[in-house]
Amino acid sequence: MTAREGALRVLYQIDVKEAYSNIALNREIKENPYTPVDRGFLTELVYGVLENQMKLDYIIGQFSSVKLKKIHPYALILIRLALYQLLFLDKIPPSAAINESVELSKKYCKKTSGFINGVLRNILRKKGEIHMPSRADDLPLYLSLKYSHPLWMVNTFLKFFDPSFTEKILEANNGKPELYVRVNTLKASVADVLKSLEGKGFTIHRSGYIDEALVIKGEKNLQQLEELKKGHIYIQDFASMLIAKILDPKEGDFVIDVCSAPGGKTTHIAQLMKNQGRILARDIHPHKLKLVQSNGKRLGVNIIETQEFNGIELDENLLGKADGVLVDAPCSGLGIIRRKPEIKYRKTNEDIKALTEMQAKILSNAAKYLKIGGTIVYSTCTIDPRENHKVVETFLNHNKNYQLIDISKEYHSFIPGNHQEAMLQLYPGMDGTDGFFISKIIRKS
Ligand SMILES: C[S@@+](CC[C@H](N)C(=O)[O-])C[C@H]1O[C@@H](n2cnc3c(N)ncnc32)[C@H](O)[C@@H]1O
Repeated sequence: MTAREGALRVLYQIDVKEAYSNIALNREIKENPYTPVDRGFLTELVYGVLENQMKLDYIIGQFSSVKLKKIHPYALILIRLALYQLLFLDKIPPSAAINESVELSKKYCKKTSGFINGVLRNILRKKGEIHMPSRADDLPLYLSLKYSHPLWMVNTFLKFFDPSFTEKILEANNGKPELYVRVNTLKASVADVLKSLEGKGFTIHRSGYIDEALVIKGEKNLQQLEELKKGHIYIQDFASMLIAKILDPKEGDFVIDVCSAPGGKTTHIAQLMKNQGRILARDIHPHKLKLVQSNGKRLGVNIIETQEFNGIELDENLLGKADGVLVDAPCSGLGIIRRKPEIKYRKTNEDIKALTEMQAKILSNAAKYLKIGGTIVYSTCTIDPRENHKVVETFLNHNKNYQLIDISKEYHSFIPGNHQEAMLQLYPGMDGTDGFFISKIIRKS
């Protein structure tokens, strides 16, 4: 299997079967014996095409006699793959990029070889005639095609942020995310994990903000690592680690995590509680709760009880019972596009409107589970203020017995960057983290 064929198969899974990019790519790499070089090239091709898909399609549309929607799905992906190499990868000879797409078409979409060859050679010949919209004529369309984000998303960002910040976000969304792991201090010390990973040739730094957060430099596949299998580490972005730190649970607490799967934050909460107390980890999807259980087991946590429960329903049995509650709400994911570029092409503005209603309901129910003096964290991995500040502000306006805690003041020692607001909004790539929103509220009476 060549890297290009692997990329074709992964992109097909994402495009046609709606697979998640990280899962489809990991599966392809696990099931086929790629060399490290091929693995790197395969990853580059998959993410390169996904990140630039709208731009690639816009150009293909200018040179194809067939409408994009009518092109065989494999053929369209093969054209995108070759075009990405022609436009973005200097070191690849155009003939190699085109020839391998044509060759692969003979296996995956037989009758399209001539068409693929024709479109690609046409683009190669007339590269100078490619037309893109100008910034001055139409800023949203220019940004949308330059950074391959749907127009509605660019317009949403432009509504909330100024053009230069919007462009920074769009650019960051097509950038490479940092690779963080959390050391599971229930099973291993940070020093030991550092030593054993360095011994295996990894370049690792401490985050400088959170003891258990390590950042791994360079392209690395961690899936087969002993440290991961034994539960000494959990792959988790730094911003995601901030959530349990800000919830700040204590040993012996009763904590409810209402949207817990796959359990990254639940198991971090358990770690901070030193595996003492009780965590009720809920989710609407039973199959995902199995991941919470298996992650808990791997990490040596035994204080988590999982339970299928829809957060938009109120559980009368839990009213006033919890010391801490986490609502890591289902959201549009606009803060983690660098990790899952397919989010750009799947989410719609209507999705966001529906999500905000659900988020508000889940938060309002979950807050009722708090004891007086207990605290709740509401977090998301989006940068859309409608899903974030707006949800929390609306809640506070309707519930005067709850009060916002100023995160920037209380937890400044482990928040990178310069943040002044009570509710913390991190943007992708800006402070070396994903785009997360974190707010914390205390029940006063
Ligand atoms: C952002 S993810 C949670 C990630 C998790 N906290 C972690 O750190 O691993 C949101 C979760 O909410 C779940 N979910 C979606 N709708 C829900 C609902 N109505 N009630 C409870 N959980 C829901 C999803 O299945 C998903 O697992």
